[in-house]
Amino acid sequence: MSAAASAPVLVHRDTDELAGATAARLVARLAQAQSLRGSASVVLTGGRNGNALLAALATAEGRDAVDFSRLDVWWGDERFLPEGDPERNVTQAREAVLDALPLDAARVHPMAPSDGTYGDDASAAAKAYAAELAAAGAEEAGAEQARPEGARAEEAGAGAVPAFDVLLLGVGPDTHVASLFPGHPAVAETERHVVAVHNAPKPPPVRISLTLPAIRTAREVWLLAAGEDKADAVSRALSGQFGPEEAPACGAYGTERTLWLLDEAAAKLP
Ligand SMILES: O=C1O[C@H](COP(=O)(O)O)[C@@H](O)[C@H](O)[C@H]1O
Repeated sequence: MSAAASAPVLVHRDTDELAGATAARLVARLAQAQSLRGSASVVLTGGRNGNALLAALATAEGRDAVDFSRLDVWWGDERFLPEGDPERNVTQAREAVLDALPLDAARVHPMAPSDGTYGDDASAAAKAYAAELAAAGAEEAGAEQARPEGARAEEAGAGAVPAFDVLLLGVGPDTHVASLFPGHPAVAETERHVVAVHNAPKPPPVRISLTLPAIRTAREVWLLAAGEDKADAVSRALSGQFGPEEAPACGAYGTERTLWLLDEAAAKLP
């Protein structure tokens, strides 16, 4: 059975309770990470459950326990659309809560839009995000200081993804996570940390996504699903009968902890 399929499952009464409890859990986890390491990092997900969680974070009790100026914010995937498009995950996250938080803008790392520096070249945008992650990973590992002058980052062992404290993933009705869809080449990627996704079955067709190897560098991976339309996906992913290529959620797990956070409707199938 995969690590994701054998992870603890916490069931909340409904979507609101799931969002509220997860926001409180996130605050506690990030505050703890900051007390241990000085800063914290979170990888956001788009979709209904991710946005409900962010909206709940706006009013979460104890929210001020987190020093938001020492929080790195990354995204697990993005819909490759123009800047400010209402369907972009970053636009929705900003509206839900980010614009109201005292974040350090330099620590907020959205994926590029389709009308930005890389134009409509989603592969170039994915590479750029991988490079941004690699730079942060190198900094975290202290590799930047150790690197001999003139040496390329990769030669100094840099290039790793940072060890995110919490990586959030909304689980789609087809078991997709981030923009890794069942049967798509991106879900089988073993080398790259970020890829362009073309012909996605859910609109928009072009997306950018972290890959499973990048997701698995996170200390904690939290899989979120609420609503009846997610029950089948949850049941498939937790059955232990499918691999990540058929049920991508099965391939998502953290180095320290993996949690399934559900509501009763999503948890209802055996
Ligand atoms: O398109 C996306 O969908 C998934 C799942 O969203 P949901 O609305 O079914 O909960 C989400 O995790 C992903 O970030 C997003 O781009």
